[in-house]
Amino acid sequence: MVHLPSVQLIGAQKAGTSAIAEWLFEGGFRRPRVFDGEPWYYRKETHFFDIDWNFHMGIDHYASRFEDGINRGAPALDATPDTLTFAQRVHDIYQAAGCATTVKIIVILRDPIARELSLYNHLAYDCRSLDSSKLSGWHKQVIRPDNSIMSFDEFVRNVSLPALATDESEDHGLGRSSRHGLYASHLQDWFKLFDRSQILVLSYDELCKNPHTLQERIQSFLGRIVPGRLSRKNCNNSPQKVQMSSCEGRHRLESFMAPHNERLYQLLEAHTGPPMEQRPFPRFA
Ligand SMILES: Nc1ncnc2c1ncn2[C@@H]1O[C@H](COP(=O)(O)OS(=O)(=O)O)[C@@H](OP(=O)(O)O)[C@H]1O
Repeated sequence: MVHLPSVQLIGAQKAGTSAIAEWLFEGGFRRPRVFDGEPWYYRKETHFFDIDWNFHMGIDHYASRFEDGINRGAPALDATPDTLTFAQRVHDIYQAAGCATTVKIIVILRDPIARELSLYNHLAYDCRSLDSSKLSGWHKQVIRPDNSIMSFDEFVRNVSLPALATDESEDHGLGRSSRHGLYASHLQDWFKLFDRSQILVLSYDELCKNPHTLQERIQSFLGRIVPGRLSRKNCNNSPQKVQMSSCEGRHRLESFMAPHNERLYQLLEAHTGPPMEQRPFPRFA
C-alpha cells in the first residue's frame, strides 16, 4: 500500500501558500524529499500533478518522496500551488491509493487581480535577476521581442487576457498561471470529485488581516494543534515591484473577472464547506 501526503495545499498560486506551508512544515508536517538535480523548492512543492514528466513517473515515485526521513510518522504535506487546476489527476492518484475519501485539501483564494499583479512581479523579478540560461518559457511571457520587460498593462493585454480567454485543453501550459484566477471553474471540478467536507477554502484577505483566525481554521480542519505563527514568506521586495494602481490593466481585468467572481460566490454558497470555513466567503475587496 502506498502512502500519499494526507494534506494537499493546492494553491492558488501567489495567494500566500508559502507562508502557510512553512508554518505547517515547521509545526511538524513532513516535507517532500528532494531528489538529486531537482530544484530546491521541491521541498515545499513537488509539481507531481502539474508537470507531465513528474506525473508520468507514477504513484510509487510520488509516494517515495514522503517516505521516512525526518518527522517519521508525522502527516505529510504537498504544497504545490499549481495543483489547483488538476483536480482529476489528484482524484485518480488518491483513488488508486485508496485514500480519495480521506485526503484533506486546502485552497486559499486571493483577489484575482492582485494575484495577477503578484504573478507579473514574480516573472519580472526573475527575468531581471536570473541568468538567461535559467529562464523558462514561463518566465519569458513577460519579455518583449526586444528583450526588455513589459509593463503590467502590456502584460495584461498581451498575456493575461488572451490566456484567460483560452480553453485549458487548447493551451500548452504557459497561460495556466493566469487561469488560476478563474476560481469557480477550478473549484467546481474539486467539488464534483471530493466530498466538500474534505476541502477548506480560505481567504487571502484573512491571512493579511487576521492570520491568527486563519491558523485556527486550518488547525480545526486538520484536527491538530500546529505551533508557531504565520510569517511573511516569498515576498518580492524589489524596488521595481509594481504596486496596485488604477491602471488600464487593472480595469480590463476587473471587467473580465467580475462575472467569474460572482460565480465563485454563488458556488461557495451552494456547496457548504466544513464547519470551520468562513461563510459567507468574503467578497474580494
Ligand atoms: N504572511 C503573509 N501575509 C500576507 N501575504 C503574504 C504573507 N506571506 C507571503 N505573502 C504574499 O503572498 C504572495 C506569495 O504567494 P505564494 O507563496 O503562494 O507564491 S507562490 O505561488 O508559491 O510563488 C506574495 O505576494 P506579493 O507580495 O503581492 O507578490 C507575498 O508577499
